[in-house]
Amino acid sequence: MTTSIIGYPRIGAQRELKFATEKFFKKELSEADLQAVAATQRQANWQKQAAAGIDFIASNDFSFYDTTLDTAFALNIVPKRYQELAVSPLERYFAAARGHQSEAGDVKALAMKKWFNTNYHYMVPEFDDGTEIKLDLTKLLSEYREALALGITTKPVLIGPFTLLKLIRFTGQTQLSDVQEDFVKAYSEILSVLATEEVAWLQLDEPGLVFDLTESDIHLFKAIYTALLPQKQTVKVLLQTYFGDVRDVYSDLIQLDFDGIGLDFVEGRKTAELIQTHGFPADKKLFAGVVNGKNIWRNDYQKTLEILQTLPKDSLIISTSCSLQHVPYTVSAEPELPQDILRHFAFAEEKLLELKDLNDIFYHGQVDSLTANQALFASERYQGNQAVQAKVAALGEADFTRTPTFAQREAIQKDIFQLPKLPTTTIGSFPQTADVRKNRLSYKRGDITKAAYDTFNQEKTKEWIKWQEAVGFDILVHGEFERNDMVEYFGEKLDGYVFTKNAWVQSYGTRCVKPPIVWGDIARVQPLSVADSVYAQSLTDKPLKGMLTGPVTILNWSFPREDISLKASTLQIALAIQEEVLDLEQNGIKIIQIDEAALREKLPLRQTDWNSEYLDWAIPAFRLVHAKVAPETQIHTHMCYSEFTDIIPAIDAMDADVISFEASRSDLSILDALQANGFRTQSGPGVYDIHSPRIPSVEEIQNVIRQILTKVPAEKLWINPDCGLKTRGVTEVKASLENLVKATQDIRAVL
Ligand SMILES: Nc1nc2c(c(=O)[nH]1)N[C@@H](CNc1ccc(C(=O)N[C@@H](CCC(=O)N[C@@H](CCC(=O)N[C@@H](CCC(=O)O)C(=O)O)C(=O)O)C(=O)O)cc1)CN2
Ligand code: MET
Ligand SMILES: [Zn+2]
Repeated sequence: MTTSIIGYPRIGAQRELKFATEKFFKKELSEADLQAVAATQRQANWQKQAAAGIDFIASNDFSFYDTTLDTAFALNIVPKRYQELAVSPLERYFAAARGHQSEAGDVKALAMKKWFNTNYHYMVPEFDDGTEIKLDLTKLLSEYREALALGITTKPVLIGPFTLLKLIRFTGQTQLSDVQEDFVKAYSEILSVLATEEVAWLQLDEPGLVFDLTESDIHLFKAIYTALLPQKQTVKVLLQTYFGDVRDVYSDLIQLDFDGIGLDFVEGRKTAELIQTHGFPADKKLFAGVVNGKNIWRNDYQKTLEILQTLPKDSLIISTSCSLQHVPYTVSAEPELPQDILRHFAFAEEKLLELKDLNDIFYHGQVDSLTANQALFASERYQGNQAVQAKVAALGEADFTRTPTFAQREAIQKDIFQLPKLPTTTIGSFPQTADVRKNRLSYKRGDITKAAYDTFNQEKTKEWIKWQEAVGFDILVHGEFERNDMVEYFGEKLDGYVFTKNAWVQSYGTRCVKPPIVWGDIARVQPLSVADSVYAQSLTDKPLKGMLTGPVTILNWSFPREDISLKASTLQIALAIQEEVLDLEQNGIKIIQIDEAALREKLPLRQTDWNSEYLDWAIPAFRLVHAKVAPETQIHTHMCYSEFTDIIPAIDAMDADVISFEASRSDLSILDALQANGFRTQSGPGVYDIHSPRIPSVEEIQNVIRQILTKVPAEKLWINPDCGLKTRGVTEVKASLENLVKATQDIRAVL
């Protein structure tokens, strides 16, 4: 037994599960049919892993929405508002994930947050005072049995008790310390049920251990497992960590009675050193995460073997650095890319084979695959762009500094724009309805001309501009109909990118992304958005907001190069976007939004590394994009998942004039932090949650605005939704936005 998989993608190689689930949402597919699609997907995943010769195959890594939510449901950590809905169990589960609005009730969704440093999102479990932990292992057991019936023995996966406790939001009086014992009891019961089922191994995912841990975190971790592990009977427990190293608890955890410990050698900068210093116990298996689970480049076998050689050979299991859910299914679904490019990529399926190769080289001295791999890495992959490299090298302090000061610009712009108090706007995209996507698909297939494609999108823009004017928005947007995705779209237009046809990765629920691949040096070789913005501005006298994605987000939502630094790639992208910003300005666009939705994503998980490893270049990269615009041009930015309470000075240092961000799913707690930090950037905290199809009432929005006004001065406040509206339906968007404008107008009248 020498190879292991932490988790596998689940949306389906052709996104079968995504499409089936969306049909189920629209009541076009029965629950039984949806379950059948799910079972087929699980079966395909297990059989792929088995065929590749993987020894430890994951189960219960499947999910209809999110595995953290699954684990919460398995423990009955389900707030009363969902328990009380008169709907089926699966619908209750989806109600917690997406909100629910029907005769059965009207409830908001759970909060959704980024899963550590990835573009995957998990649902934040809520523990209210009525919550009573009760075990329901139906899902885990039936999936285990399903695999067994196929002749495949799996290791079921759950989020571990420490990480789950740290992720839960306690919404009542109950606190973490009150439920710690119940958690131990519940996980003990899990172990005893699994023992009865004769499950050999259970994988408990504890990525919560890779943060900087406090004394009390360490105490909590030790207390939980010291109590839990004696209950494991015949079940072996694998403690699986990923997304970094566990330097704060390593010496403790090797003394606990785990049967296996999974460590990340890719993102865990200190993992190898920890083992050198403290050793690794002979009675445990070391699951070594040496194949990158997040990026799509081929593994460098020579380098990996050098790591493996330092590890205890008899205890070793070769694994990936994290679940493969963060990479696409297979390069074989990309027949249009030349072999010369594809041979440098390994998606999930190819990574299974890499584990097998490494196993055969390491244990059986099989050299053919090693030789081939060495040849691949010795070959020249791409031709650099000298001009871009020189531009980056020549950058100096002034390139990163916008003049005049923020306060001077604020005064100048107030004068020019003459906006009402609480100006209203949206974040950029309007619904990407079936006809919008169909139009793009027809164009991509060559069924319609470029002109017909553009005309269709222009008609959409025209309709929505009219609608925005009629409803009374102050700053209008063109709607982003030309975009498949806010990053992939720009990737396709920039030089230096490679993009795929089918390389989808789950972002949240049924929503997927197809990250473009940074292949070489990045350069702007054509305008990216000018025509769309200029056309939209020609239709209205109101200011039209130009719409771009910022360099940090473009980089973070791409598969990045591994041969140069993230900083170097980001600065190249920043120079490209800067050219576009200046081009928009030249063409009469007076307000430009530069989205940095993913600014926080690659913030190191350990606070000690925040500045030196990330913020010190990411924030300047954003400033580089807009530093050269005139003081009269208003620069907006937008961020999702307002988890930037702890980096507020850095957000102000982006030196945008206005920022909109997600706030409504997080109890507006961000606003206290803005106030406490004397935040100067004008802000638009989202007044309703766009990730849910429910329509907020006028009154509901008014309450939110009033609450915001107690924390943000009216002169600095903008009113907008949380995020773009591309995932929503037209009816709900119109109703919600009409309510938003109405709510704002009523409040303006009494300000
Ligand atoms: N990259 C990225 N990350 C992000 C976000 C984001 O916008 N982009 N937003 C945040 C939330 N995450 C999100 C991730 C994805 C989507 C989303 O809407 N994804 C769409 C796909 C968007 C897309 O690329 N569409 C393409 C291709 C659509 C498609 O599947 N076409 C079908 C046919 C048409 C159809 O039936 O829909 C095909 O080619 O076969 C297009 O419009 O051209 C989806 O999963 O459905 C939204 C939010 C955080 N992370
Ligand atoms: C995920 S952030 C989205 C920003 C983009 N401008 C939009 O409205 O869709
Ligand atoms: Zn957003």
